Amino acid sequence: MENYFFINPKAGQGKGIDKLAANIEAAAAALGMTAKIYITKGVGDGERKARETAQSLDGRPARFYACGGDGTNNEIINGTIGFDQIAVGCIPIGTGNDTVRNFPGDFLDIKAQLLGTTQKIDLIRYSGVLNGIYQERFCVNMFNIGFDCNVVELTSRLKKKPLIAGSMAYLLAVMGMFVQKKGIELKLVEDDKTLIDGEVLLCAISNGSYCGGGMYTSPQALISDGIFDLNIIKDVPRLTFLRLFPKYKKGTHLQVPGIEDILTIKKCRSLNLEPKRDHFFLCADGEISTAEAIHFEIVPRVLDFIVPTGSKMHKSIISNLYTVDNYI
Ligand SMILES: Nc1ncnc2c1ncn2[C@@H]1O[C@H](COP(=O)(O)OP(=O)(O)OP(=O)(O)O)[C@@H](O)[C@H]1O
Repeated sequence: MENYFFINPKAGQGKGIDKLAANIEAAAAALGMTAKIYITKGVGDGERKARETAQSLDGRPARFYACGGDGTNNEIINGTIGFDQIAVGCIPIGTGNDTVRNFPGDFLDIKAQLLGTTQKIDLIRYSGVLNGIYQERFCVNMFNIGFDCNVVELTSRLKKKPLIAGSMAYLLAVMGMFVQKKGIELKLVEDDKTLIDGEVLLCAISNGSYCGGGMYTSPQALISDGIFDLNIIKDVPRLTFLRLFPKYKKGTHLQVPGIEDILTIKKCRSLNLEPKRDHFFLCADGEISTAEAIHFEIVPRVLDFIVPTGSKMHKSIISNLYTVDNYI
C-alpha cells in the first residue's frame, strides 16, 4: 500500500512543518512502509495534486493523508472523489481541525495513522454557482452561513491590515458582527416544502458536530448516519445571544428550556438554499466562497476515512440527547 502525505506549509501558521516531514519518514521507516511527501504550493494545489496522483495510480489502492487543517482535508477529499480505492486521512496541523474532532484518537501519531483502520463516512455534495462559476463539490464537516460565516470573512479581511494579528482580528470581527448583528435573509426548501423564508441569525448544515475550532454546535450530528443536520438560529435579541452563546459553544444548548423558540433543528437528505440578495457567503469546511442558489445532498458512506489505531466512533450516546420537539 502506498502512502502519500500532502503537507500544507501554511496551515496552523506553518509551525512544525519540518519536524512533521521528519516524523512521517521515521514512522514509515520504522514500520517498513513507504511514504511520499508533497508540499502544497498554494490554494487548490493539494486538490490538483491529489487528483493527478490518484489518476497515476491506475486503480492501485493507496492512502492519502491531508496534513493541515479542515481546508486541506477538504481539498484532498475533493481531489480523490470517484477514486474508490483511495482512503483519506488527516494529520491535523491546522488552526481549527474540526473534522477530526468527530473521532476520538491521536491523529498526530503518525504510526497509529499508518496502522489505522478505515471507516465509511458520509459527505455532503453541493452544487451551484460558487465564486462566479458553476461547481459541484463535497464538504465533509460543516457549512456555516450567516453570522459565524460573516465573522470568518471579516476576520480574513482584518488579518490583512497592518498590526492586526489573527486572534485580535477574530475578536474584532466577533465584536463588529455582534454590534451589527448581521445574519442573512434566505429561503430554505426541502423537497417542495419551504422551511424558512426570511431573516435568520445563522444557519449551519452539519455532517460533523464541530466548527470554529472546537465549538460543539451540532451535538445531534453523526458523520456516518446517512443524513445531515440543519441548525437555524432566529434573529434573536443581543442579550439572548449573549446568554445562549456559551451553551451553543459547549453543545449544551439543546437542553435549554424553550430553545425551540430560537433554534430550529432538522434532519435532511437534501436541501435547496436560495439567497434573497444576488449572492451570500458560504463557509464550507472553514473555507469561504460567494454563492448563489445552492443544492445540498447527502452522499451516504462514500468515503473511506482513516482513523488511527485506538479510535472508535463515539457519538451514538450523544445523539440521544436532543428532544424530538425541537424538530420542524
Ligand atoms: N503553500 C500554500 N500557501 C498558501 N496557502 C496554502 C498553501 N497550501 C495550501 N494553502 C491553503 O491554505 C488554506 C488554509 O489551510 P487549512 O484550512 O488547512 O489550515 P488552517 O486554516 O490553519 O486550519 P483550519 O481550517 O482547520 O482552521 C487552504 O485554503 C489551502 O488551500
